[in-house]
Amino acid sequence: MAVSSLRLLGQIITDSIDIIERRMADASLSFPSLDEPFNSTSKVESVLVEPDMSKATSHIIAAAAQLTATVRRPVQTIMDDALAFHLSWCIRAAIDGSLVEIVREAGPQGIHINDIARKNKTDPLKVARILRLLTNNHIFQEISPDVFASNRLSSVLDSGKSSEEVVGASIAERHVGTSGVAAFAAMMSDEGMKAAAILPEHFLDPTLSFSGEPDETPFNRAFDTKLSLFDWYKKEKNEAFLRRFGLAMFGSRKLEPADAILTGFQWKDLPKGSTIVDVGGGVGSLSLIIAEAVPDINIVIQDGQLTIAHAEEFWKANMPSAITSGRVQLQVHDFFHPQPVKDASAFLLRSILHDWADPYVQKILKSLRAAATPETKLVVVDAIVPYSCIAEVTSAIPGAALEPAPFPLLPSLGKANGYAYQADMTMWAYFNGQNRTLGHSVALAEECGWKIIQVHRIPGSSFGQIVAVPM
Ligand SMILES: C[S@@+](CC[C@H](N)C(=O)[O-])C[C@H]1O[C@@H](n2cnc3c(N)ncnc32)[C@H](O)[C@@H]1O
Repeated sequence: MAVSSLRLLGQIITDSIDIIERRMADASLSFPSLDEPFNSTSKVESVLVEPDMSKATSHIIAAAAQLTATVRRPVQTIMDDALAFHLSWCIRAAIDGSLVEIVREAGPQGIHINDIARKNKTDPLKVARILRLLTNNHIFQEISPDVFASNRLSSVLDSGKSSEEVVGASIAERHVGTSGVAAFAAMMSDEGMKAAAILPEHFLDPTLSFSGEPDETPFNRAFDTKLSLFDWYKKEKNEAFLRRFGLAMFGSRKLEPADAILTGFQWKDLPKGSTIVDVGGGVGSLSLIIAEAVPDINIVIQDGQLTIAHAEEFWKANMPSAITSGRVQLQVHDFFHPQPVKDASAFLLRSILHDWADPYVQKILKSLRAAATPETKLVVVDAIVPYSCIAEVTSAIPGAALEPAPFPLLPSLGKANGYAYQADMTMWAYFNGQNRTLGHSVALAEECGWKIIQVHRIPGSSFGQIVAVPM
């Protein structure tokens, strides 16, 4: 008798748990409990992003989700998914309402909803409803009726500040000096969720459906503005949103291991004294990692005027010597204009191309190609959208092929790679941009004179690195 898919999926889970438990035993470690706060610097967290551990956890995530989709009554699954937006806004309510900090301060014995509500001046019954929905999704725990405590998932949203400091703080100020994860989550469930709510109308509109313009997006409709998201951010009244966006980009680094940018493309192999240009580098949070790890290269961080002003603060706080020595330069530059740096060893584009539709990406890539030397490398860091079927279109490129997923998992590994698809939709809602499949990126790069020569898939990361050279 054929083995049922339920049993095959269950077997994938138990086999993966065996792999994890063996590694934990070898390292004399215990798997982190969901009840304990997340500690990004603990040994066990670094073990969990080792390639074999990443693979095992991805298989568990993919198999558990597929098992759930298989066993659950379909109407219940569909309605649960259709109502998933409540999880999104409850996460933002927990952040902006300082529930995360108030609950953490109470310690493992937890805190009653009346005491929470007294501190943030909200309705205790609504506090309970928000926390209970989150708890039901493993974010926070309900210790006894109406008494809540932190856990592993709620702790990643924690600013680490006192509740007095964050209650009533602005949507940006509360995140200053934090990991930025909460800023990233709040932005997604604020601008992101509001814009995404309009996606179906945008998709079905006979004109807008074909638009790649950054000012004809679901965001424009949701926020009743003719400005593109970045131009909207530049308005004085939206400064807190822009500031939160910068902090969110810093937080997006947590979607990958801290040194992910160093584990794919080898910046240290560039000739000494080389210049890297971080195009649309934001405040330069990624460049900071490279600057710290590779002391003998120079970095030019380019972005819009306001962001570069924020970048000056960021570098003053994190590595002032890099600015005073001139090793790191902050440069106001519009990447749709000709690239001023003509001798770059590498152009880095992280989370840039996904902001734009193909005609705009072509402008960016062609301008970089015009400024490239024959040795210049183009390093694109973005989520690579896996095909949901087996694809051989890009198999000749080193690193491109995905490791085959065990049957009956989706070749894309389903929920384990959920971020690539969700971020893709967010890019559409914000900018008419998109995350791309590798086949799409290869075609686009070639139209602009770049040949993709290597793909780095970073274990434990939601992003891939695509390396290209001038054709
Ligand atoms: C998604 S963020 C990525 C920031 C950074 N690369 C990172 O990964 O943290 C996109 C960046 O592109 C910048 N940007 C948008 N339009 C630009 C333009 N025309 N020229 C230069 N930078 C631009 C934005 O200000 C923003 O900092």
